[in-house]
Amino acid sequence: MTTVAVLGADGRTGGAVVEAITDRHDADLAAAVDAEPRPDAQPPIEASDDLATLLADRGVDVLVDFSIPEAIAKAAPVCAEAGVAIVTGTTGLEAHHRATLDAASESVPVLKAANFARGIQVLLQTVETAVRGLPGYDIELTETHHNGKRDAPSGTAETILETIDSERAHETVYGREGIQPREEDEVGVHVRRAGTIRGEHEVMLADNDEVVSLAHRAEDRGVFAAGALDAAAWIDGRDPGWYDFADVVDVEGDR
Ligand SMILES: NC(=O)C1=CN([C@@H]2O[C@H](COP(=O)(O)OP(=O)(O)OC[C@H]3O[C@@H](n4cnc5c(N)ncnc54)[C@H](OP(=O)(O)O)[C@@H]3O)[C@@H](O)[C@H]2O)C=CC1
Ligand SMILES: O=C(O)C1=N[C@H](C(=O)O)C[C@H](O)C1
Repeated sequence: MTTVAVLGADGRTGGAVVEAITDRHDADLAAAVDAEPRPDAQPPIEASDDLATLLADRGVDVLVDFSIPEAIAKAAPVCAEAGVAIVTGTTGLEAHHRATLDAASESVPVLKAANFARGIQVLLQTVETAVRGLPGYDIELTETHHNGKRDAPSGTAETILETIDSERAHETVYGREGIQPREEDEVGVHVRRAGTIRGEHEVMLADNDEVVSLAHRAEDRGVFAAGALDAAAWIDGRDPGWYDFADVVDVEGDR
């Protein structure tokens, strides 16, 4: 049994993790932590200002984080000191935020993923195959999220761009405006924010009078919660270092 603390527990995704833990046989909730806890929250949510004490007192094995970059950057050294593994889904990190996770990974296992939906692992693999198999096809990437999302483009879009880059060097162009004809080596990135959409990503490859469209749509935040808790159970007891959600999900179907 993996003992989990959730950072950002009063948020959209952290809340889904707290909800999902109840049904798990491999994880239990030691602490639900957020910046400004609501007094009436059930289960109770505790303030994140003394995370060190919470982690130590509750015997936490893994911190599962869906908060903001500043919060996980602050929590990372606390986890390292306490010997608590980190599973983080927070996106929009800048280099100085990542550096704190890098430092923590010297002492504890750290798993960071921009998207804990299992289907995204298959999408990434499929995109890699498509870009390799269709040289010269124009590539455009569109992501759509709810109107409360802070960062753009999404972390998943950035991961998809890295996957494209591994097969084909390109120039990323964020939206287009005015007279801006498409260059041959461009990948266009388009961001939409509306309503309550959980998360959609589409990669389009077009040339040769044909269009290939590869898409993923999350329909419920439960998919992110389930993936993050799978990662928490998987990382518990591992050696210090960096891990990826691809290490947890076997897209070849061996599990
Ligand atoms: N990897 C994945 O699969 C997924 C990643 N995400 C990412 O997770 C992050 C959170 O998204 P979402 O749930 O929509 O965002 P929300 O804004 O709904 O939740 C974030 C929560 O973190 C809280 N928070 C802010 N500062 C701190 C702090 N110092 N300590 C503890 N908690 C804090 C916020 O509190 P307050 O509101 O009071 O500021 C809020 O409750 C984003 O970066 C998003 O991109 C989201 C879904 C899936
Ligand atoms: O903020 C969200 O909601 C999501 N964020 C992640 C991202 O930035 O890619 C993953 C998912 O799409 C939902």
